[in-house]
Amino acid sequence: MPLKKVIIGNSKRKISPEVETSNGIPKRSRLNGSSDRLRAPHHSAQEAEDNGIVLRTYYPHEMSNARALAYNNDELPRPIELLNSALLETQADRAKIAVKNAVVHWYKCDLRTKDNHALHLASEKAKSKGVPLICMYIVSPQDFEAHLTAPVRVDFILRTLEVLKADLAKLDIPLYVETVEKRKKIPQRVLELLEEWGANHLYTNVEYEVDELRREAKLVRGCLEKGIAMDAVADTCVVSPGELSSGSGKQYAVYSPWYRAWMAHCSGKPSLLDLFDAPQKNPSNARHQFLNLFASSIPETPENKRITSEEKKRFGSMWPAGEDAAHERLKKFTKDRIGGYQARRNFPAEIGTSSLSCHFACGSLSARTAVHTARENNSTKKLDGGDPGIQTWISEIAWRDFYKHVLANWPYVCMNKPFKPEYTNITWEYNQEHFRAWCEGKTGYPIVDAAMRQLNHAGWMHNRCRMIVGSFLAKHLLLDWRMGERYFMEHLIDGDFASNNGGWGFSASTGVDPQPYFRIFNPLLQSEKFDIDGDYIRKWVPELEGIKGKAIHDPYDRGNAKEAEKAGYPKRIVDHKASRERCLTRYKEGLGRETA
Ligand SMILES: Cc1cc2nc3c(=O)[nH]c(=O)nc-3n(C[C@H](O)[C@H](O)[C@H](O)COP(=O)(O)OP(=O)(O)OC[C@H]3O[C@@H](n4cnc5c(N)ncnc54)[C@H](O)[C@@H]3O)c2cc1C
Repeated sequence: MPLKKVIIGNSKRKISPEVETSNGIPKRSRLNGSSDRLRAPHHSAQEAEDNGIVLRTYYPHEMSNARALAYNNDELPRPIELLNSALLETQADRAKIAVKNAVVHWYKCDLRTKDNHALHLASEKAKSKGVPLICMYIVSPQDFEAHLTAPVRVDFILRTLEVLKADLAKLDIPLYVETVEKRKKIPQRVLELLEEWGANHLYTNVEYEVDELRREAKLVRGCLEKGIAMDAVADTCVVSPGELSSGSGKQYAVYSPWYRAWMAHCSGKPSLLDLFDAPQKNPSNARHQFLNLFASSIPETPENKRITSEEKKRFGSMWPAGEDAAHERLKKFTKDRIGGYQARRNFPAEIGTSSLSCHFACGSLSARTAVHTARENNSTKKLDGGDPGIQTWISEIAWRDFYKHVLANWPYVCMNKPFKPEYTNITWEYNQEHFRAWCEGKTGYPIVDAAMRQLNHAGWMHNRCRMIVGSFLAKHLLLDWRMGERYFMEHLIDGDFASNNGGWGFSASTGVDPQPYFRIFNPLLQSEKFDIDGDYIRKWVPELEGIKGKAIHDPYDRGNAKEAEKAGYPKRIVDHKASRERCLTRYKEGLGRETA
């Protein structure tokens, strides 16, 4: 498929960041007057900007190391703490508010009816007073832009909403979907809608990105001023951020001890895997009372996220949307493939993984349901022990929880800052030709190219390949890893800030679970090990279809140069050995610099 124009930045699209100063969020003394917008002392982000590259639209500027460290030292309130305080301080007053004409559930990344915490609470509340439950979803084109949501993901969300609307209608529950252009207008519009519907109870599930936490913290208080009780509850993780801490009371920065704690926590509290019932049917007058909401339709794809009709058809058949489709896929995976997961999950030519990530990302399947189902399929009926495939799959879903814990505890990862602030000191490259070759799958490294072409065609890439292309971008090409992070978000159907940021941090060694910086993936060895017969490469790089045997991994150096050249396959854009040396030197230099 021809690659769409590669957008690596468009300064016209910059959206002013919401920073702590503009939110009136209390600051602690040492940092009074500073803001998240402070430039990093080193030049990477500045150089990117000078080259017209916007690393992230929402936080185009990199935060200073000092400010990032202030979060680490508990000198700044984390956004999750702001929300928790807002909920705690308003709890008693919210409890006094009586139910009026309806109760509202605000959908975000939880587009399902089953096992949805906030939806369940909203339904119970509505039922207890015999009033209807109304569901709503706000489409914000500016939000999609700010979050770099891929068009394929927007399409998937809108298709999921269509299915959800029909599912809810069977329960006489309306799903009202409205487009609000400007993201800052969303809270005001939510309040207006509640007033219009005569509802003074609002339920929603917590999202852990910085802006959403700050917005909800303000909205909980804003609602109360208008006599509305808003509740934001934990739902997206099996074990929610804040529930685990190390012996010293801090958040774990390394996965393995965190996972042991996660497992012990789940085992000690089996109710964590109890599933929430789907909402009950609305009272019979709901359809009459809210006729216009039932009649409303799902908006068209916003202009900034349109896809072609050919893409729409392709993505529609590759990625069926909705809760039932998710459950169907989960059922098939747990029946046929989960047993072989541990052995097969690293081979991209095989269908060895669940391909459920798009459902987790938009919430048409909950992580809790997935882990619950896997446990029920285990011979031990436990999370650990028993089938190795099941255990490994559960541990992968736990990675998803882990990165959300990281995001909640180190919010600066959301603000253009590496998890390890000292990695800011590395001098990155901004070679646009190299970046374009990487994006288009034309680097001359067949495994890298196959993977990038899979992403561009399917909106999804196998995990092993995500690691290979991530390492290649940040180590071989020495490109600023945030360019890759951004490209992934703009093209993945499962784009999820926490998992993507975590994966990129890992690939570039800037993330949690420190990987020694001298461990640079050798793409050739990775290719030989995980695409043994070259089937994955042949599938995605048709120029190399005719190359036989092991030469597929490296056609120019293994006697097939003429064939590769004739078929138009590019030569390597960088030499492995030389790039490796350059990377080691550059990382050493950068990390040797004093962190300002
Ligand atoms: C550079 C990079 C970027 C990534 N970006 C994303 C992203 O934007 N969204 C996303 O969901 N995953 C991301 N991942 C993680 C992983 O690649 C995908 O979750 C996985 O490939 C999805 O395929 P699957 O559903 O078949 O996974 P399975 O192997 O079946 O795993 C089941 C589920 O576990 C979770 N999971 C598995 N591996 C990971 C992991 N390493 N980190 C976090 N969660 C994991 C996912 O929710 C996944 O759907 C990224 C990984 C890397 C290295």
